[in-house]
Amino acid sequence: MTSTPLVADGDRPREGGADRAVVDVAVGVLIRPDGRFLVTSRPEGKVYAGYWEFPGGKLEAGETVEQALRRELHEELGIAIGAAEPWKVELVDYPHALVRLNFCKVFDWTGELQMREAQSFAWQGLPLDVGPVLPGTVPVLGWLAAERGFEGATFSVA
Ligand SMILES: Nc1nc2c([nH]c(=O)n2[C@H]2C[C@H](O)[C@@H](COP(=O)(O)OP(=O)(O)OP(=O)(O)O)O2)c(=O)[nH]1
Repeated sequence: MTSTPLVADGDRPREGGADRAVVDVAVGVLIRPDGRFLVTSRPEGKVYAGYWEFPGGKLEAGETVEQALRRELHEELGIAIGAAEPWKVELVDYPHALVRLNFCKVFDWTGELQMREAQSFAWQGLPLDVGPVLPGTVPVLGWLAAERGFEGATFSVA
């Protein structure tokens, strides 16, 4: 893709455009006891359809990140999560939106995974063996790599 994710300079207007509101997104990094983590593919009809990401979605009015994550993972995957541990926040300036990704780690959930939006899922280690990866998702792989002392490419298809 030609879009370059970047850390936006505050809420500055984009070239030729009006001010863009920041869209908050809650994203869950579900980690199993064996260390593998869950990635899902974006459903048809959404921007970046078919790209792999961590599950989550936009906050609705009045929601906290944790509330939104609990709702989204129930809606999309049919699971009930326990505590969501705030981890990293990343601002990404896409052509379609300026998004603030609020990544949380989740170690506890109940229920069997159901792909309620006909997405695909994969439990992955590093490097990923699925792709392409959403631009705003790539840094997460680097953070996981740093925590795990993993060196080398974290994915093969961007
Ligand atoms: N869920 C998720 N979204 C991500 C990741 N990385 C990344 O750049 N994004 C971006 C893509 C989208 O611009 C935005 C999430 O919006 P979305 O369209 O998936 O949210 P949603 O499920 O609430 O969508 P909708 O109901 O409006 O269709 O965040 C990621 O790892 N996970």
